[in-house]
Amino acid sequence: MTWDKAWFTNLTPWDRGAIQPPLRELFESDAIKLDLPKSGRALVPGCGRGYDALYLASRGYQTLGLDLSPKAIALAKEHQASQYPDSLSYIADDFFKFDYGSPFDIVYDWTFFCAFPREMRPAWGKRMGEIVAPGGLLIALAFPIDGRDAQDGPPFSVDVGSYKESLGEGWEKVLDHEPATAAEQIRNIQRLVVWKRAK
Ligand SMILES: C[S@@+](CC[C@H](N)C(=O)[O-])C[C@H]1O[C@@H](n2cnc3c(N)ncnc32)[C@H](O)[C@@H]1O
Repeated sequence: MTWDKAWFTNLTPWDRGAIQPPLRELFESDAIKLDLPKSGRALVPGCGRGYDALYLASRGYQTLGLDLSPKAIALAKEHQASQYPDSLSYIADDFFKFDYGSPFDIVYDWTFFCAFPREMRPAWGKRMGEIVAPGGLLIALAFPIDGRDAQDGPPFSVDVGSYKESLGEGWEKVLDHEPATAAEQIRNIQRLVVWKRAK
């Protein structure tokens, strides 16, 4: 099934109806000491209904939510019609091909990396290297860290190392955190990790 068809037929088990609490934890918990940019450009690739994009826009980032599925983007716009801030925009396009114009200070990956089979991971890493600004952050809520067979997905099983391996050189891991706020049923299979791109 294509991604668009999944959104059309409402076969979207990953859609939890809200942002994942660990993203909020990163920005709002005093327990995490990480220097986050106060403003700038943010991207949520594979944004789905856009809960995370809306959250980042509400924190003051000029935010783009991008998804390959036109239906997902239509749902994101519809869902947020009453609270759509000027700082938020959406586009239906391909993460690997879209011309973003200028790089991002923050890119947030939740259930995007795990949507791709292993052979596509180097392309994901190369693209991140092109679109995250020097000194910018890639925030990943790594999931599902469950040790399943490599061919079994999506979601394809990940570990923190698989993100690093795909990113290659030029990134520093600045946070590797076990979220205190993760939903109970997935608490043991996710980790909040932030990489900073070298200047
Ligand atoms: C597992 S879903 C996660 C959606 C969203 N992050 C959420 O949690 O609700 C993966 C999303 O990535 C999108 N996607 C897949 N390949 C893509 C690509 N090449 N460019 C942009 N989006 C893509 C799909 O349409 C789908 O909405």
